[in-house]
Parts: sequence; structure tokens; C-alpha cells
Amino acid sequence: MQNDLKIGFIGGGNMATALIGGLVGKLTAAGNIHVVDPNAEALQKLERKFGVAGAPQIGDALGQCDVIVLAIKPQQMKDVVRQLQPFVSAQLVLSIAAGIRTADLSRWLNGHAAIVRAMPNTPALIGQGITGMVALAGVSPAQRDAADAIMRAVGQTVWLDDEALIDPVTAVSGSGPAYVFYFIEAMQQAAQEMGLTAEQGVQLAIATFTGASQLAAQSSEPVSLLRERVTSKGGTTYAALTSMEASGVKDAIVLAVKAAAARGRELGEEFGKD
Ligand SMILES: NC(=O)C1=CN([C@@H]2O[C@H](COP(=O)(O)OP(=O)(O)OC[C@H]3O[C@@H](n4cnc5c(N)ncnc54)[C@H](O)[C@@H]3O)[C@@H](O)[C@H]2O)C=CC1
Ligand SMILES: O=C(O)[C@@H]1CCC=N1
Repeated sequence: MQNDLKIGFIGGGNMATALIGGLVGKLTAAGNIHVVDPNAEALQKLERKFGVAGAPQIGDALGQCDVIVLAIKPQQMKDVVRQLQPFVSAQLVLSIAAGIRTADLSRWLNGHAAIVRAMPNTPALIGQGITGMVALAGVSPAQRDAADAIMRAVGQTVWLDDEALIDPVTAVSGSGPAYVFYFIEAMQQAAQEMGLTAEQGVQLAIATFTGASQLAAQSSEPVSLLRERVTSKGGTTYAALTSMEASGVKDAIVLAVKAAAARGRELGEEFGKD
């Protein structure tokens, strides 16, 4: 379903590329997308791949947009958003940065109230992302729909009532693909240490993640029950899970995810000042 939504991106890196890939030709035409990035190579790549227009710096084109997506690093947010401020009037500002709070964005934009904060993840690159989102009260229903449509172009969306929950979302699904890749790497290492080739190890591990995830997604039963069905008493899975419990793997994962959420809050404190 295509419409003529005009979307500006500030930052044309990994996440912007994933989003633009999902949007072009589906939600809006390439000609309606404008990307600002000082990195000429990043801009050229986007221009070549998707036919979108770009500029090295913030300018009038952003004033014409319905939505401005902030896809830069949290560290750059304050300076860039302050440069953006003169070009913002009625647009929806949609930030995907980890940590940065809507109250700080609003202050840097002289009290602008149409702000959505979102946390996507990199499976967005293949249309399999999931995004947690929260809107300030000043976001109109049409703007909320636009934000939802943009993020749904690359996967599922989950709306939150409380902005404090965005840091836990960041920790679970924003950073989560890295934990999955880490687990795949560990399984590949074990496979190789036991005589399989690297290729066989990664093929087995990836297919197992894909199959198990799909099974969990399609099943109406709790994940714990699916786990129990694999685990014959006194069998091989039991040996592995007993070893994991003895090593504190689950506790370590819970701690790690909480560390990511804490870092999100810290980023907000660190780069949300002034
Ligand atoms: N990579 C990930 O898995 C996820 C990242 N995010 C958030 O998305 C944001 C962007 O992350 P990535 O795309 O991974 O980073 P990235 O480093 O790939 O992209 C950032 C882009 O911003 C550009 N840039 C630097 N200064 C700029 C300026 N003054 N004006 C405009 N553009 C400028 C850089 O040249 C670069 O192309 C971050 O805030 C991150 O927290 C959110 C969810 C997942
Ligand atoms: O690591 C980060 O800070 C970003 C946010 C979520 C995924 N990558």
C-alpha cells in the first residue's frame, strides 16, 4: 500500500538503510525520501540502491517532510537535533536512538510535542524486525499511524504506554540479535571442536535457531513445554541443560540483558544533559 508520505532521515547508516529498504515502493516512493548524512559513501550507497535523494547536511528539504527519522548515534543527538530545530514545525519526529529520552528531544526542539521514540532491531533488514514504540501526548492519531506504518514496513510493532519500558525493550529485542548471533557462534565453536566443519557447524546452528523460533512462534504452548519435549529424562539434552544450569547460563543471560537496559538509561543520562 503506497502513499505519498514525505520522510526525512538524519543518519543513513545500518538502521536507516534497513528502514528505507522496507519503505521504498511499499509505503512511499523513493522520491519522497530525503537522507542527511555527512558521509558521502553512505549517501551514495543509499542513492544507488534505493534511488533516494540525499544531502550532507540539514537543510530546507527537511522542512517539507511529514516525518523526520532520527537515525544517528545517541552521542550525536543533542548537537544534530539543535541544528534541526529551525526546520521543525508540524512534522512528526521519530527517534530510533538508544537511551535518548523524548523529554530531552522535546527540549532541544524548543518544546516540540510530536515525538515518537522507537527501538527497532536489525532483522528489519529482511522485514523480520520488531520495534517497541512510545508516543508523546502531542502526537496526533494520524502521526501515530504514520509512525506505526513506517516501522511495520520492516516487521512487527509493539506500542508501550510508559517510556521507561523502552530501555528494557532495547535490552531484549534491540540488542537481542547480537545475543542470538553469540549463541550461534558458541554452537559453531562446539561443533568444530567435535570434528564438524565450520560450514556444517554454522548451518546446523542457524537452521536450529530458525526452526526452533518458528516452532515457538507457531505454537500455542509455552516455550518451557517445547523445551521439555526435547529433553528426554537422562538423555542428551538433559545433559546439556544440566551443564548450563550448573554454569549459571540462565542467570548470566538475565544479568546481561539487565546490563543492556542499565546502559540504555545511562546513555539517556549521559547524552541527554543540557
Ligand atoms: N544497529 C542496531 O542494531 C540498532 C541501532 N539503533 C539505533 O539507531 C541509531 C543508528 O544506529 P546505526 O544505524 O547502527 O549506526 P550507524 O553508525 O550505522 O549510522 C549512523 C549514521 O549517522 C551518520 N552521521 C554521523 N553524524 C551525522 C550528522 N551530523 N548528521 C547526519 N548523519 C550523521 C553516520 O555517517 C552514519 O552513517 C543509533 O542511535 C542506535 O542506538 C536502534 C536499534 C538497533
Ligand atoms: O548497541 C546499541 O547501543 C544499539 C541499540 C540496540 C542495538 N544496537
